[in-house]
Amino acid sequence: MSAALEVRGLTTQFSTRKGAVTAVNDVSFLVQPGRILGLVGESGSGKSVTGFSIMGLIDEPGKITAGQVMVQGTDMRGMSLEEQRKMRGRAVSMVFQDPMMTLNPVLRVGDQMAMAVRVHDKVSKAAAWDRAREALEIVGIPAAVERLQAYPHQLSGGMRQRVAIATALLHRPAVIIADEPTTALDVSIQGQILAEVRRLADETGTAIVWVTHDLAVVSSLADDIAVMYAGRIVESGTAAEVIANPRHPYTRGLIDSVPGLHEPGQDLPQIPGSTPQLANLPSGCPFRPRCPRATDICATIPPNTGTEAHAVLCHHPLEAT
Ligand SMILES: Nc1ncnc2c1ncn2[C@@H]1O[C@H](COP(=O)(O)OP(=O)(O)OP(=O)(O)O)[C@@H](O)[C@H]1O
Repeated sequence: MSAALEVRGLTTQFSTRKGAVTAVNDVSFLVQPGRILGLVGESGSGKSVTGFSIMGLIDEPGKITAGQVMVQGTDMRGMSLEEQRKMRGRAVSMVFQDPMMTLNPVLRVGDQMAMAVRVHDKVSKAAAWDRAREALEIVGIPAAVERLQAYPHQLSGGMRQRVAIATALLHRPAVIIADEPTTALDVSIQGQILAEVRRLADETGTAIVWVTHDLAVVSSLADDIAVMYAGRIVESGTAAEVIANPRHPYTRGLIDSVPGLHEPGQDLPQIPGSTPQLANLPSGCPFRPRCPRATDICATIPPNTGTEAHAVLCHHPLEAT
């Protein structure tokens, strides 16, 4: 059986005044049906550009320069723009940090969701409203019939985000790309939505790529983790394995700086320095200037990723335990 999503060698560049910068650099991963991949890293590491590239939403001055995006075994990059448009929303859809990127403020929730249904499926209005109600119920919205009559401003922030997730679900896509959808919400609402998303993946078999800077979220939600740094995936594996046994010094640093994941009773260390400018990356390994384990080889030779299930892009990975 094909993976729900397989990304191979995806590379996206932007032309800037300082020349071409590679925001997504030879990124590969796969997500099986019903699994959640947490794509994590600091601001500017290339997580969102990876999500937009998968969706085919990269505009000038950006360009996907290499790679494949296979949805259920079909390469989206090999399709015409019209075919890609049909595929988006149907087989793969996206949820944004701001739900108002999805919702229209002047339409009732039910009307806009029904319109979204009818873009791809020629069903009656009543049937489309029914699909909308079902989608709201899947994401745990109580009194769904009444919510369909509401305008977005009449809903709370958490409820709006659930409606945006429900809208992404209308065509039962194989894959949802979710870009920091709970970051702006308070912790208890975030927890409820994460629980609904977990249930959604388990019950519907939708594969989810959850983009976040928050490792604590990923550790409670994701099956698998891919850690990005300066446009590359530097470590990947199952969430349990990567959190319990990080091998890249960057992942170790990220985990140590999260209060809930850090060993209690010790100071909370931060990774020194900041993410490098893509237009001015250090030679060799881009993490080298911030890395406690760097040696001469790290300045001269870029590391390669192994092919293991728990893969790490580093000359001096931490010991496997
Ligand atoms: N329109 C653009 N023009 C030029 N460079 C861009 C553009 N969009 C993104 N980039 C480059 O891509 C890098 C990665 O951006 P991206 O938004 O994917 O990071 P991120 O990891 O999602 O961070 P954040 O959590 O802050 O959104 C940016 O630091 C920037 O250098």
